[in-house]
Amino acid sequence: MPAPRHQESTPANNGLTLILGAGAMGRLWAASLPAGQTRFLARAGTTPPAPYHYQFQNIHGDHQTVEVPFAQANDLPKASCLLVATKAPDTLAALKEHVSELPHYLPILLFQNGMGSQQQVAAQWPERPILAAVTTEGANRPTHEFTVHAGKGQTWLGPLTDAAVGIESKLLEHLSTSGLAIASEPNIQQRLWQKLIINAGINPFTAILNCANGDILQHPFYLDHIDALCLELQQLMAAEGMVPKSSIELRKNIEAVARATAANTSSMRADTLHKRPTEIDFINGYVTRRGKELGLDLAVNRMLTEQVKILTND
Ligand SMILES: NC(=O)C1=CN([C@@H]2O[C@H](COP(=O)(O)OP(=O)(O)OC[C@H]3O[C@@H](n4cnc5c(N)ncnc54)[C@H](OP(=O)(O)O)[C@@H]3O)[C@@H](O)[C@H]2O)C=CC1
Ligand SMILES: CC(C)(CO)C(=O)C(=O)O
Repeated sequence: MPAPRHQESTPANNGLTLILGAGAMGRLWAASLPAGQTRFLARAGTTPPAPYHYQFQNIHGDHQTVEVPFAQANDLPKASCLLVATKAPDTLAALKEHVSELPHYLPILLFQNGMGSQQQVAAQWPERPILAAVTTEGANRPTHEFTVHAGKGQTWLGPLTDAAVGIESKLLEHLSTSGLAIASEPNIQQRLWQKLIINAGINPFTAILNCANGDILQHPFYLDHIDALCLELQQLMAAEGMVPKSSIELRKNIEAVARATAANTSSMRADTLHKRPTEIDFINGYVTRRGKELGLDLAVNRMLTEQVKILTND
């Protein structure tokens, strides 16, 4: 039974959008929402500098300079929502730095890939309206000050906590002012799983083989392991109580995305090339951990997790 919501728990459509994580995804949203209506949350303990400027290339190739102020204390009551666009391993800690300052009714929308970070956040603040987003938008930052909207996609959002049930339409109305395609997804867990499977089947192979998404498809290392990997994903879904697709179907889905994004550098390959921490613990690492909790030894997922960690000395 959803928890009762207070009157003020409905986000205003014309309020500010707060963004935690001023990386590629955070900057895409900041550049897309109406000018002057977004604020970045500065890292705790840092003095917010003057409004942040960066170059943004939209999906048509046009360039613009985007100016986003850092949120001040008096901005917080005027906020309609908080978009969380940190990487999965940073998300819980980043939110802990800010949550006590945020109105209790403020919708918090999580953009992380993979699985596990969303559950950590929802378990930490079950009384708050927390939602997950799954997005196929593509954004990257070739240099620190330059963000590119590289692929037009679709974003789905759905509630993770009871307090978020029923607020989706107001939030959608607000975020639709960005012009980005966004829709409600009542079964956001299923959507998260679908994305998890795609990421589990593409990202570690591209990182280990140091190749573009499409190039994994002919590689012996991929061909040697993909069927066993899909079988493990199918087993885990069944153990979770979901109606799993067959492992053959899972492989088809993975390969359709690898072909559709053939020239892309996956986020995990990009992270390993830059020696940044990857999201492996929330993708194949999550699958391995969850399997263990449910009595399954998911050896291919474990092996891929270990190999990716070696690449970044993690
Ligand atoms: N980019 C994309 O196309 C897509 C991304 N996603 C998901 O969205 C999430 C974000 O991805 P992306 O934008 O590419 O990642 P980035 O690494 O570009 O951005 C993450 C940002 O979070 C900031 N950050 C980390 N910790 C804190 C903190 N404590 N307080 C404030 N800011 C913090 C980082 O700061 P700093 O730069 O200082 O380290 C960085 O700017 C990931 O989970 C990704 O998988 C999903 C689909 C597509
Ligand atoms: C779908 C895919 C693999 C596209 O590159 C992705 O989500 C990622 O790189 O993390």
